[in-house]
Amino acid sequence: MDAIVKNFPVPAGADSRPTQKEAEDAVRVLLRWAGDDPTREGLLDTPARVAKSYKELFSGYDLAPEDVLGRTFDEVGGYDDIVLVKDIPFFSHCEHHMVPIIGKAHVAYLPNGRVLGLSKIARVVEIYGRRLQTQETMTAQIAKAIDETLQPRGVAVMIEAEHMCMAMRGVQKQGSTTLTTTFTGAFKTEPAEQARFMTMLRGFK
Ligand SMILES: Nc1nc2c(ncn2[C@@H]2O[C@H](COP(=O)(O)OP(=O)(O)OP(=O)(O)O)[C@@H](O)[C@H]2O)c(=O)[nH]1
Ligand SMILES: [Zn+2]
Repeated sequence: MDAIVKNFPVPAGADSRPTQKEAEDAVRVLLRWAGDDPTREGLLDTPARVAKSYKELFSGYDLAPEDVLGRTFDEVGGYDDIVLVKDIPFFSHCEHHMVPIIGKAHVAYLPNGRVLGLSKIARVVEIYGRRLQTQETMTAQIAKAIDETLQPRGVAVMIEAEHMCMAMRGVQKQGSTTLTTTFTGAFKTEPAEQARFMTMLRGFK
């Protein structure tokens, strides 16, 4: 609950999580809305499964990036060049339609004496991915979390993703990719650093 309050200063919501029973009732309503019969045998356990699945798909609301990024290492032999973790796969859900966003995140930073455990970068992507999102917000949030906790010389985040709300419904364009970037510090102020990030990203496929 602390993590929810810290990241989402929205009192209505944080304090008013429905009960499991309320969540299951809501799924039954949506099943009827879709045109099916929640009392038929095949759907009897579905509300409980959906509630359980939501716990997993939206587990990012219960986690705080600061907790994950707290552990850093400073014995790196003077290494101060780009650290890039690319092709971090993620699934998120768009906040407009609650259908999947499927993509990859590429995250780089320029250390300032301290480095992060590499897995922690992927964990931050997970935390923000497992919330309702827009791609722009998620990109900015990952960059901000690393920038504020690690205070590196710069952070670069690129996300490439396909939005199922554009593929399965609505405009129905399958296979289009949306790219978003956020740069901080030297990646923002020095075009050469930004260019190096792009080269590392695209150069070794
Ligand atoms: N900027 C941005 N837009 C998104 C993202 N995910 C979904 N969208 C868009 O959110 C918009 C919502 O538009 P609305 O007109 O309010 O909703 P809609 O009638 O369902 O729109 P259509 O998808 O065009 O049918 C759509 O254009 C989606 O493509 C995202 O991550 N970032
Ligand atoms: Zn959408």
